[in-house]
Amino acid sequence: MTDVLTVADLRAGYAGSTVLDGVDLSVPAGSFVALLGRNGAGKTTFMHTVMGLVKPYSGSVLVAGRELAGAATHTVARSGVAIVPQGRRVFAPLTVAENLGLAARRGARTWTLERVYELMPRLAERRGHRGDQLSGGEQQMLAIGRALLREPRLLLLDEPSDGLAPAVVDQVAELLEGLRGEGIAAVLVEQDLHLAFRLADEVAVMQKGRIVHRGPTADFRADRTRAHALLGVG
Ligand SMILES: Nc1ncnc2c1ncn2[C@@H]1O[C@H](COP(=O)(O)OP(=O)(O)OP(=O)(O)O)[C@@H](O)[C@H]1O
Repeated sequence: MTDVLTVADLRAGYAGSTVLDGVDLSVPAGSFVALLGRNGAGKTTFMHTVMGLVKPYSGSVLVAGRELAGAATHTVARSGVAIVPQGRRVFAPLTVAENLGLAARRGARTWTLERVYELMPRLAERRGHRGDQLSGGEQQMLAIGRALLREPRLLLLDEPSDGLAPAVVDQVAELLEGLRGEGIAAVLVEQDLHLAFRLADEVAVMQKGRIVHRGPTADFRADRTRAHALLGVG
């Protein structure tokens, strides 16, 4: 299977301080990779660097074979990468329809506004409501809908379950499972290990800006000692 994302020896940080210290990570097309690690390991920085929001010091970021390290965010987006940021970042004063309208692309083939509303009827019902009138789960759906309108082949999901009630996490999980069925790949940063294990084909663990483990989810899940050593849980 070809990789939708191949990151090699990626180094990045803030104002000269190094956060990503040589990250190697590949994501096969259509598969979900959970990126786990303790607070401050560099997971969000990794996503932001792939997306072009943080400029790398060095290293390679191939998206579907095209070198995009250091490219502008809109260039990365145009190559089929979309981020669902931590905290959702929906525009509070804008309605659901307006938030989605900002993301909609002319000539969209797969993900039209109608299709997003079909997939998430709750958003259709609430299309006239402002971002700040939505529940956490609805905001998360909106953030995912906005990303889908970019026609992604790769989603960068930064803690999609953050702050959501368990029943709502379940809805988001079902939604994401459906997207995996559509052939969309994802890097999933997630503190909720049940959710990560449910969704991910493989697990990668980041420690101090490096990937220290990579393997099938089932193996990682079965090895509690390793999970505990790497994450301090289990
Ligand atoms: N905008 C920024 N400016 C300076 N330092 C930052 C910035 N964002 C993150 N950092 C630092 O980079 C390091 C890695 O943070 P990052 O958010 O990437 O980790 P993380 O693994 O996503 O952790 P968390 O689960 O807490 O979000 C931390 O030491 C953090 O303080």
